[in-house]
This record gives sequence, C-alpha cells and structure tokens, in this order.
Amino acid sequence: MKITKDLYQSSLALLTDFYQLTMAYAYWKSGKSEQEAVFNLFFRKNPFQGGYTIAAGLDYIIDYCRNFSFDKADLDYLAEMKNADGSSTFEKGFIDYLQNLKFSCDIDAVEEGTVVFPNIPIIRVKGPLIQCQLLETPLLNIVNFQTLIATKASRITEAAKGDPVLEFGLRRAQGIDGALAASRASYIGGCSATSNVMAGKLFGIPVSGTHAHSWIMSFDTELQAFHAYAEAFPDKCIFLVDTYDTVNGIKNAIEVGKVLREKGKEMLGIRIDSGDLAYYSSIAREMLDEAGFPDAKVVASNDLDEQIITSLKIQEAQINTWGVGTKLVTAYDQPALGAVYKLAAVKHEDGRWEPKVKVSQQSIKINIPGLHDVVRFSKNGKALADMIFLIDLDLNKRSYTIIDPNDPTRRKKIDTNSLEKENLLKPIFENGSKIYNRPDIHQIKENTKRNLQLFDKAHKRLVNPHIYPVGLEESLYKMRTDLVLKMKDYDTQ
Ligand SMILES: Nc1ncnc2c1ncn2[C@@H]1O[C@H](COP(=O)(O)OP(=O)(O)OP(=O)(O)O)[C@@H](O)[C@H]1O
Ligand SMILES: O=P(O)(O)OC[C@H]1O[C@H](OP(=O)(O)OP(=O)(O)O)[C@H](O)[C@@H]1O
Ligand SMILES: O=C(O)c1cccnc1
Repeated sequence: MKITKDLYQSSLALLTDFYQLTMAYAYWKSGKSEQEAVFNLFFRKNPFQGGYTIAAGLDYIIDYCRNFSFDKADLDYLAEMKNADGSSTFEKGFIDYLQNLKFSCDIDAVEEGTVVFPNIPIIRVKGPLIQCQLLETPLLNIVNFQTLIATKASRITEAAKGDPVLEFGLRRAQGIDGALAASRASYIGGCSATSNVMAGKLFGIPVSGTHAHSWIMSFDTELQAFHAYAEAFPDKCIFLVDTYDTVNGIKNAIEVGKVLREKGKEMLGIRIDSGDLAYYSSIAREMLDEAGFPDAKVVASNDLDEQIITSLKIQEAQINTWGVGTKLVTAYDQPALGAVYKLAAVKHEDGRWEPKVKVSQQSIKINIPGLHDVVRFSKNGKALADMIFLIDLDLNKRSYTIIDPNDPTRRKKIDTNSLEKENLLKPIFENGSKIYNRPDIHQIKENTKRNLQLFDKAHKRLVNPHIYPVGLEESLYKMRTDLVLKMKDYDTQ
C-alpha cells in the first residue's frame, strides 16, 4: 500500500505539532529521551451519538512507522530554526540525534474493522519516551479521521440494509488526502465501491459510476444522449433520468433499454438525483417492471445520509443502490472523532513501571493509568462486555467485576464459565520490527462485517442505542482511583 509519502515526495517526520519537537528536544536535553514509556490512543465518546465505532487507519500507521526518519531536508529545516534572539532553536547535537533516530517501539493495536468503544486502547505504544511522544500527532491524525469515516460508512450501510452503497464524495471531500483516506475508510466501513479512481488504484477498492447531467445537456435531447451512452457503454448503462422531467426520463431510459436488448445487452438501471426520491423511485419501479425490466436497478443520490436512507426505507422507496457523497466523506454531523493519546506509565531504572494519570475536574477526561490490555468476552458468537485490565492480571479467574470508569455505580459481574474471550490488542511492531501480517483491504472489510455480527442490533440503532458494557477490572479501577486521589493530594499540599 502506498500512502502520502508518495504523494508528498518527502519524509513525513515533520507532519507533527511543533510542541512534539520542543518536548523531544527537552527530553533529549534532560537525559530522558530513552526512558521507556507507554502511551495509549483511545476516544471518549462514540461519534454521531451512536452506540459503536469502527477502528480504521492502522495500515497507514504501519507505513508511517516503517518510514519514520528525518531526511536531510527535514534536518536542514530544523537546524535553521531560530529563537527570538537569533540563536538556533535546536542544538546541533539534537539534529544529529534525530538523524540517527530509528523507530524501535512496540506497538499493539486493534485490527482495522474491529468494533470498538470509548476508553478501549485502540493503539498502545511502548518504547523510548521521545519516540512515543513524536508519534502522538501523526497517529491521532490518521486514526481520528479514518475511524470516524469508517463508522459513518457503517451507519449508512446499516441503514441501507444490505443494498450496495457507492461512495461519491471526492468532489466535496476535505482535500486530496482527506478524499483518499475517506474512500479507503468508507470501503472498510461497508461501502461497495468508490467513484474515486485514484483510491481504486492505490488501495484496490472497486470503482464505479454512472454519468452526470452535463452528458445529457451536451446533446439536443435526452433520448439522443441515452442512445449515445448506450453505444459507448452497452454493458454499463445506468441512465440519469432527472435532467428535465423524471417520468419522461424513465420513459426514455426504457426506450433505449429496449434497443439495447435487441442487441443482446441489458440496461443496468437508472439513477434519480433530485425530487422526492420515495415517490420517483416507486414510479420508476412500476414503469420498469411493466416494461419488462424487473432486474433494472434504481440508484438514488442527492445529499443522502443514514437518517434520510432510514426514512426512505420506512416510506418503502424502491431504491436498490445508494450513492452517498458529501455527508459521508466529510462526516457532516460530527467533523472529528476526538481520540486522544495519553501517557499511561513510565519505567524506572530499577525496572519498575510507574502508572501515570492526568487528573481532571471532568471524570471523563481522567485517563486510564498503567500497562493495560483489553479483552472481549462473548458467548455463542455474541459479544457481552469488554474488560480493560492490568497486564499482570490472572486471566483465568472464574469471575470478574468490571466498573464503568466514569460512573462507579455502573458495574457488571462477568462469570467467565463457558465464555469465549479475545484479546483485542494484537502485536504489530516489536522493537521497531513489523511482526503483523497486514490483511488486504477486502479482508479488512470482511473483518468489519464479522465484527458487526457480534453485536446486538440494539447497539447499532441510530437513535438512543443501547450502551455496550466496557469497564475497568476492579483492581485497575481501584489503582486508578487511588492514584487520582494521591495526585490531588500532591496538588493541594
Ligand atoms: N421522500 C423523501 N424523504 C425524505 N427525504 C427525501 C425524500 N426525497 C428526497 N429527500 C432528501 O431531501 C433533500 C432534498 O434536497 P433538495 O431540496 O436540495 O433537492 P432537490 O430540490 O430535490 O434537488 P436539487 O436541488 O439537487 O436539484 C435531499 O437530501 C434528499 O436526499
Ligand atoms: O449529494 P452527495 O451525497 O454529495 O452525492 C454526490 C452528488 O454529486 C453529484 O452532484 P453534483 O456535483 O452534480 O451537484 P448537485 O447534483 O448537488 O447539483 C451527484 O449527482 C450527487 O448528487
Ligand atoms: O458516478 C456517479 O453517478 C457520481 C459520481 C460522483 C458524484 N456523483 C455521482
């Protein structure tokens, strides 16, 4: 897979916030750069007021980490940076350090297409403090967007109830890179194809498309335009019928469909892009059926999203394929996921790991300290609960209690007898070497499908979904509470 490195023809090491570099410099100056640390990447709320989230972006992260290095142009740029008094921002020794920096972290992550929830560590980075720190911004940039779009695509395709959804967003997406990443994430989340040809080439996503109103308008009549299109693409005819008058457009499509049939070809369908889509799709279905085209599909587009698709389904709109652009690739109703990357522990010279916590007035903002993992309990193929736990916990106990990190009154006892359990974090890098076999994009899409089947439909509904239980195992909960209280004491002394 080729990502932005090809697009920008440069290393991506400077694709970071300046403060990561100032901290990196200060870690180096104070002799802390090689101290071992653990950071976790997680989010605090499912997007779109939904009940679940689809993880995406790991493949980009693998590329990012494998290519992590400062090239000569990066180093020259940093070496030339000046303070207000004209002195160099970064000492020469630090520039040399960056030149020799080799990615050497351990990374564990949930696989793309995994259904995830708030507080679960999606990515855990363990390694020299300076490297963990430098990865914060790019990891968040990649995961926040692709996870958001994969989730949006999942909601839209769930609303379409098995009908194909085509992603048409390129023209309205957030720039070139946003468009490419959105096409990729949309496919992972459930879309069947993209109109974005470069995404097709780069990622191996199926590309598909119909034609625009301009094609019709370039002829004297709509009928001439359909005939000419049928000549050019006898096997791929989906006629856009709403340029002048939708009912007349359907009639014209049928007329050309009959000519195609005489030549042994079948019209694939029609597309409606305006007006009352329930009304016109039903008329189209009736007319196509009556004319002997029961297999011709009705494609609909025009500012669709999961809510409109749901409404059209309730209205029994006769739509078989959904073309969705703007509201999918821009995550229109929630433009960012808000995942964060927090220090969870540092290792001391004596080998002891010290858990770290950020105290906040808002309990939702207090991170989960320590080296932890997450396990998903399920029974007969149905997920029951996720437990976040300290890595030295005995995982063979008969029962556990999990506690909602934001509300200690929400607890759940898990009797592990006859439950299946899966550790969600998979090893990706060990000491900087990739040990993970990357699935291809189609396998990732299948993983999404398989994951969604694990969850009850109550968690997937669009409005007021049932909250899936995710909690801290008791001893982790206690450690976190004690640590928060201790840090508050420090603060007030
Ligand atoms: N039966 C329906 N129920 C609910 N929403 C619908 C229905 N039919 C169309 N829509 C949605 O209503 C909105 C209509 O938007 P708008 O008024 O801009 O379109 P239009 O005037 O029909 O077409 P355009 O301006 O693109 O030529 C779109 O988001 C469309 O998907
Ligand atoms: O509506 P979206 O979900 O973004 O789907 C993509 C839209 O792009 C095209 O429209 P076009 O660029 O011609 O604009 P218009 O139809 O909105 O005028 C197409 O006909 C869809 O309506
Ligand atoms: O192929 C289509 O019909 C298409 C592609 C992009 C945007 N709107 C429609």
